[in-house]
Amino acid sequence: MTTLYKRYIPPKQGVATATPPVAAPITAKAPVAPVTEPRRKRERDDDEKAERKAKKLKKQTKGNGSGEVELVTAADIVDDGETTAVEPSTPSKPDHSSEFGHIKNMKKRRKLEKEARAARKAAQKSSCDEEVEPFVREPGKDVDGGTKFDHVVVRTDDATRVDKITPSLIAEDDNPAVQHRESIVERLASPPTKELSVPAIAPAKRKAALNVPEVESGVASPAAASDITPAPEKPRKRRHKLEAVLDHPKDVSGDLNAVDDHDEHLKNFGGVLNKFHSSQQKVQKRNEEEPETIEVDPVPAVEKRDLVPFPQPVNEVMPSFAAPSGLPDWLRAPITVSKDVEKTFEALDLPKAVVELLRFLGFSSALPVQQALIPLLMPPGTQGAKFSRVMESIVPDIAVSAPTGSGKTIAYLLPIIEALKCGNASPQTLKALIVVPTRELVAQVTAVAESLLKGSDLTVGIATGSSKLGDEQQRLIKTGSKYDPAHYKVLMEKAQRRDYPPSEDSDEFDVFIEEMENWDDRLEREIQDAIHGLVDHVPTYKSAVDILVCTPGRLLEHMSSTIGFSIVHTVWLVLDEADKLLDQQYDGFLERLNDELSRPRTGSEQGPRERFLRARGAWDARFEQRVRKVVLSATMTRDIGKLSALELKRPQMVVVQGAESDEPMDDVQGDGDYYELPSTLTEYCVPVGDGSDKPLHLVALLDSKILGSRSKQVPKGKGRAGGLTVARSADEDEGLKSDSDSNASVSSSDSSTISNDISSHSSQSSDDGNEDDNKANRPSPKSLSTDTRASPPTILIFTSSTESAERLTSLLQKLRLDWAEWISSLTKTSSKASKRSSSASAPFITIATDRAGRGLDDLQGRRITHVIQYDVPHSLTAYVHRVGRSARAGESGEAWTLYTDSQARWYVNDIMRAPNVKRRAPVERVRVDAGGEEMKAQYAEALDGMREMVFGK
Ligand SMILES: Nc1ncnc2c1ncn2[C@@H]1O[C@H](COP(=O)(O)OP(=O)(O)OP(=O)(O)O)[C@@H](O)[C@H]1O
Repeated sequence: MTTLYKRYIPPKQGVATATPPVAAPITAKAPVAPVTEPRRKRERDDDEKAERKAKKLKKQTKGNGSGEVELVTAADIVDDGETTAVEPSTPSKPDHSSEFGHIKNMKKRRKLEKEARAARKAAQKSSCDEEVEPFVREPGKDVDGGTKFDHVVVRTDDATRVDKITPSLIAEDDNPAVQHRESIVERLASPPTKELSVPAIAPAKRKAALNVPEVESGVASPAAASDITPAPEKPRKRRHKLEAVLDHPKDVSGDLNAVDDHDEHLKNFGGVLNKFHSSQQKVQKRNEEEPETIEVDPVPAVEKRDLVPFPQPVNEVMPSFAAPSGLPDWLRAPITVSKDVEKTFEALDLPKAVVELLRFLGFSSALPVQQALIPLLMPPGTQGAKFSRVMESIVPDIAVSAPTGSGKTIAYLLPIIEALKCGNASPQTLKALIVVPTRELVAQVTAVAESLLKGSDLTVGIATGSSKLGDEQQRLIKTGSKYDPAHYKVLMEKAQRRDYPPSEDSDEFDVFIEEMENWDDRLEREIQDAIHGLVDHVPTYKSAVDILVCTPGRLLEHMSSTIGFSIVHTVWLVLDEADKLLDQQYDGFLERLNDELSRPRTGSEQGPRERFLRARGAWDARFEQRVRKVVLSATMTRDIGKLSALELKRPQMVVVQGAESDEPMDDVQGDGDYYELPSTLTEYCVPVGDGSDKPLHLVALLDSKILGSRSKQVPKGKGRAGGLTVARSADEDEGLKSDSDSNASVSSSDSSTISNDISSHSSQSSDDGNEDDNKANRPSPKSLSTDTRASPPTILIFTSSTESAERLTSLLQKLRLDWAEWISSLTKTSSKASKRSSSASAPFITIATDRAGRGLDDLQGRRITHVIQYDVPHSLTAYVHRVGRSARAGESGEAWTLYTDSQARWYVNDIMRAPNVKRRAPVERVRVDAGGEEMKAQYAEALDGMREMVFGK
């Protein structure tokens, strides 16, 4: 006989693979056991016999009581007739008060009692149900001719449900064998579970799908079960009698007890069976209407491939990409201009008159920055312009980075002047604004602009802090008058209220207070002009200049207090030395400027054409001439954070790269700002020990290296500053310490070299074996000296402060009386370098501060041949601009820097070997002797004299 429900029999430990899976047949009670499955009996001990007896007794008693429902007690559950795996009971004291008191094993007894209580409870619950007829159905056969189920459990407690349990569900149970008995009791006591109606799937398939090995699940396939004879000695689990009901075949015959039991079951569970049948019919009907489908994940079609190797990527050499710098395109890919390219102004296709003018000024060929910038800035559509007329509204703002002395001033002034000449900007308005950081530069740029404006009616003005504001206002603003009685009346009323304020109680007092709060210099000026003008006439104010060159501070002053000063018509804005203007010290300047340039014009600020068109509603944004910005510097920052303050539109960067360089620009390291020094510049540095004798080192340097034979004869008894010692490259030094050490030895041992003869020094330098091959090509001090001495030396000495400059001027004049007439100072307090030079051929020495560091092109019309940094610069950019006062526009120049021991490390690392500075040749270190005791005594004497000057005797 094949059972529908296979009980789980755990495999023997450690022999799972050796022992084939055995489907243990589950039989009903012994009397109705199938022939094919001989019942196995075992000897019962006394306890069990007693238990059975008690159970029977109880059953009879209960059955008689209810008459309808057979009470299933825990005793039934532990009914014998099957082999059992119950653990051996331990002897315990019998409790005769309990119905299971005869069971010695306390644990077992309590369990039985518990089960009995549960069974009793279940029986009480179902007592109201109709009489249940037991039924027996043939396992494996269709319940109602429809779906075939592996196992059917008929509940006897409520007799309303039939659960169909498939092997899969059984397989999902973690340990069915262990919990089997408890589950029976639970089912009896628990509410009906959801009815399952999943069509049976072949157990073998299911197991494969669930990947549950048969051995472990203990559920054998029907086929397997039929083949395998159960081993009689296998331990069996005790079954519930209800299971026997289900497993009992209908056609069992031959065993009278079994038949009786069968009848009894039919009698007890007939109602349940009927309900089950009706339920199955319903399910079948529903399935016929809506055939249930099991959604199975589609198995992906297997792609058949030939056994060919997978295609491999071609091993190509990838192009190398520059690391993204994070800069915008216009900064990362600027327009680069090589210094090698030479072009005349004619080649730039400039108007003939312009070329003639430039030639007249002495400029025939355009410098590289001029070649690049002039076409970009020329008015679109005009001769020599890069952009056509139709591109007028999209022409870019320009940022320029070009070395010092590369000719940037003409590069921007020339096209601006050309644009203003042919432009249609309102007359008597300020059209171009050029902002530079110092008043010296204002004067210099103005001079260049005036030279380029020759023959034009355009005018240029200046605004610096060097003159009085009122005077400047007079020069910048042209005052007129017009008949306007209404406005005249308003002005007079205001003047009257100011001079004769209304009483505090009157209504006019509030108006008066408000007026006084808004009273400013411009209104005062207007009222004064109205009072002093014709009756019923009001003053008018127009710009007296077309181009204004100014410093930022004075510009702001005019914007806030000069009546008639307006930049709303400005179409060009140039910021020369832009990086300096972006500095913190000019904080707020650019914001004010940008706000003013972009604000809409008031009615009085509009020109007649604009007013006319606006009145007719025909004014178009296209008519607005926007400001075009040009920003320039030799040390132009690439810091986009700073540059954004300029509010450039469609910006384009122009970078001039020097030629004649040993190393290409690409070799300059760093992703940040980088600078280039003029290729005609030669740099030297002079260590001055602890700096206590620095003035003497300066005198020695000037005397022996720069002035040379021009240095006058020292009066008898006066010492002369030291001489030149061995010159060698700073890069040859091992370190700063050794450098200091060597300084002393060289200075002391080299007294024989003290000489004013440059030629003897030069020969000494060239004889120096330390010069390596790499430096063979660079100009030796001799050749440079020859170049720079072709014209009288014009020397610019930088100090750190105005006091330092003044002090040094006095000291030098005292130390070298023969130089006194050559020496002047250029500081904040001295408006211009004092003229001391007696003749054009005499040397010229100017002691200045950093205010001369930017833009200064000459000293009183003389090109600067030597720059001496008496005090080291405060930054690399300051150094670049200082040394750039020399070696301009292709001329040769020298830059000397004195540094003390304490400044040596910073100077060497940040200046001399700065990775982001491109220089033609390394800085050369030159030692000068500060002089002997005699010179030092003279120095002490000069200091005493200066002390007396300051503090008195
Ligand atoms: N085309 C030219 N040919 C020869 N010399 C020129 C030419 N253009 C300008 N120069 C001269 O070059 C010198 C430097 O010019 P400029 O002052 O414009 O330099 P810069 O680039 O503004 O320098 P810096 O950055 O130091 O201000 C000036 O003396 C000027 O006269």
